[in-house]
Amino acid sequence: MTNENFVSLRDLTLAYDKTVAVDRLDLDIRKGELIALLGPSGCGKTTTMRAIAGLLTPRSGSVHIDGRDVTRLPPSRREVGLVFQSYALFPHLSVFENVAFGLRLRREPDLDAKVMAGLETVGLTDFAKRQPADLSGGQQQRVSLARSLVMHPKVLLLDEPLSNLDARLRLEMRTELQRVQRETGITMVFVTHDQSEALALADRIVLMRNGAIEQAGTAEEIYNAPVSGFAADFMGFETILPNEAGGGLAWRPGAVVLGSGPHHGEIRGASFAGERREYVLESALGTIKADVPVSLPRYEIGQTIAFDLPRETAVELARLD
Ligand SMILES: Nc1ncnc2c1ncn2[C@@H]1O[C@H](COP(=O)(O)OP(=O)(O)OP(=O)(O)O)[C@@H](O)[C@H]1O
Repeated sequence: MTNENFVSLRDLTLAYDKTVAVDRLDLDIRKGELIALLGPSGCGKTTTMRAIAGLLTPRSGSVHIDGRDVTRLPPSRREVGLVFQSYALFPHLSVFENVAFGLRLRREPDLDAKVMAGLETVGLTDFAKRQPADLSGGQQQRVSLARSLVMHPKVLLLDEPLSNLDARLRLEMRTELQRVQRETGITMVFVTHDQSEALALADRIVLMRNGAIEQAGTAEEIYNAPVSGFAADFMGFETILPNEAGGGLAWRPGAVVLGSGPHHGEIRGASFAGERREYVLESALGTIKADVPVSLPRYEIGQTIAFDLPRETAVELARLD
């Protein structure tokens, strides 16, 4: 084991009865890395995470954590922490007691100091005596994070940890998670179906599709150079067309030129989005989505206009599908 494969999934096949949810997956996670498992509903993100946690025994393949084969070990012996979207706090226990719970079971010394250090990491020292019901969703999520962190897990697994929070809190918790990760240096794997969340948070994104890895790379790599139509679509390229080489070309809405060019399309949708106006066009090439600065001339629904899909603003895709 090196720091490069602190967590190592090898040839992992995970199934529920007859449904193969994850098919021969290989993934190495570095020590201290923040990884996002990203993908549409049903692609196998949660299943992969459950296998790391030990909540699901693989049909074949192995899971190693910190050099140890944990494939057959129960969750309690893997030294992993879990944070779910439902905070799963004990409602009748104070914040302090919720965080202390696992430490008490382990009969750890210096309980008070450890719990308070955990609460300090998530900025909740003043809330130790409160009941979970008297906290906001974001604060409850922090308690849940502190409860896991005080156990010093080797890996912290987070399943859609921000999806129950409103938009403002979600942004706040993103920053919070990044800070905690930087300060503690803990290896984190979080599951999300939200590409903007993955882009904002993760050191590396693992984009999954139908139980396999479609593409893995840094946010910039996947955002700027998706390998397939699927990856491009997930990263916000709205117009994807075949190229001559059997692959594809993809344009973001802002890369489409409206008002001039060799193609024509009818405006079917127009909406104001602050700095930009978004249009949907029907054309011989298919549906085109474009957005342009509001300072440019405005088009009306039903109008037919010229447009261009410049080759130089397109991203080349190795595969169209
Ligand atoms: N308990 C289960 N029993 C049977 N099939 C399941 C079970 N849990 C998941 N599956 C199936 O396994 C596949 C992967 O599911 P998984 O929950 O890992 O996807 P996901 O990417 O996490 O999706 P979501 O974002 O909706 O949670 C899906 O086809 C799903 O229907």
